[in-house]
Amino acid sequence: METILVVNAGSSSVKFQVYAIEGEGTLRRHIKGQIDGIGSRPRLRASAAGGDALADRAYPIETVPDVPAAMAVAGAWLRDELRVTPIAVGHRVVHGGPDYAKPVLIDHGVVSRLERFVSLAPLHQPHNLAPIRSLLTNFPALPQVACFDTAFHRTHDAVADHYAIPHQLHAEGVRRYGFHGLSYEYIARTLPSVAPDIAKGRVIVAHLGSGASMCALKDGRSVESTMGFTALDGLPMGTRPGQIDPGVVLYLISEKGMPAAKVQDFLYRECGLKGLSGISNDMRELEASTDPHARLAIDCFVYRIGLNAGMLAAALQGLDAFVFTAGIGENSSSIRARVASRLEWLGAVLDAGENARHARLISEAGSGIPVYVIPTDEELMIAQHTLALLMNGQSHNTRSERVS
Ligand SMILES: Nc1ncnc2c1ncn2[C@@H]1O[C@H](COP(=O)(O)OP(=O)(O)O)[C@@H](O)[C@H]1O
Ligand SMILES: CC(=O)OP(=O)(O)O
Ligand SMILES: [Mg+2]
Repeated sequence: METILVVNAGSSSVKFQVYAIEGEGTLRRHIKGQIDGIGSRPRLRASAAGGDALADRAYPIETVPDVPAAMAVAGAWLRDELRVTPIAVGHRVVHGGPDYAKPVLIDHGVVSRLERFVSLAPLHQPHNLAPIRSLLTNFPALPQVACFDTAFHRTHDAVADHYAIPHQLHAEGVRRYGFHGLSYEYIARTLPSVAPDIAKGRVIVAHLGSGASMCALKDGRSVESTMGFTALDGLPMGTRPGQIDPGVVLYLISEKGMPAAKVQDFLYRECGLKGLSGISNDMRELEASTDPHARLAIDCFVYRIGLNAGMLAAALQGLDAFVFTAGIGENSSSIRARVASRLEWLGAVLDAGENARHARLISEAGSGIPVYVIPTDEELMIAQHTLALLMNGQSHNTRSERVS
């Protein structure tokens, strides 16, 4: 059986899937797994295509302290226990910069170009590139494909892409890229079957995971995102502050004497839910806590999602539907209920029962706009792009894929 391995290193998780390539270039999911809870309670879970569990192992935080350690555990499990020997590997690469508007076959030149963006995505890019480099060295003939979080947002108008700074910096690449694009691409491709009447309309998608952002979709294309030049902007996240007055950064430098590396570490690793709560970056732990700081962290998260929904509704000049996705958006009915109550002015009214059972459509029949929960599948997008590049030397998705 010929397979494609897909690797998706996020800020609190390493997700992977193995797809069998069937006749006429269709894909069938073979294995799906992840190590999540990195930084809190690391746990490897994986299942076979039919849903049978293949692994469920908890690790002490000292054994899997970070993303590279999780990557090593997942790699060893796939290689040594499952004997996975793919004919190609597709990778999520968070930052594609100004040059990459679509997935690309990887060679040494591509890797060097992507290394320039390590400082713009320090929680992700090094961990996205490390396995690519290692495979290039050890298996130089193995095709590898890089799929970018930034690519889906390249349809933004110039006004959405520009910061109000001198043009030279924009020309150099200082732009509002937006991230989580593979997730939004999956939602955009799924909407026509889930909700054909609104798929061409104005939709806000809230990707609420360890990293969190929101995207304004119009006719299935990204027109605006809450993230920008880096994945620091927008919503508060597990360990990132989201939107922050640049004056705070200047204060850290001039008044607290922080060198650039310390500021970077602070903004990427010490803020967000973790900084606000002083307890954890993991929403599950905050929801289980009675500490007032945990409550404040959740309050700020919900409040900012509401504010950003207003901004994106303005970008879209109205709203036809709202979609929740990613770890928190798919699993926390209480966060969804609290966010939805901040969207009432936009017409959203949840059905409490449907929300509690994580239904696909969670709004009431009489709601002014439908509200959906759509589990994302960044790995499927990566597998499709990888297969398309393998077969045609270019990435497109007109082929009908069958995925179980
Ligand atoms: N049942 C749940 N209830 C609340 N939050 C959850 C639940 N399951 C997962 N999460 C949260 O989802 C987040 C991780 O989401 P995920 O999309 O996997 O992140 P990433 O890909 O950025 O690592 C964590 O904050 C985790 O606590
Ligand atoms: C870009 C980003 O924040 O990704 P993740 O949510 O997977 O950490
Ligand atoms: Mg993620």
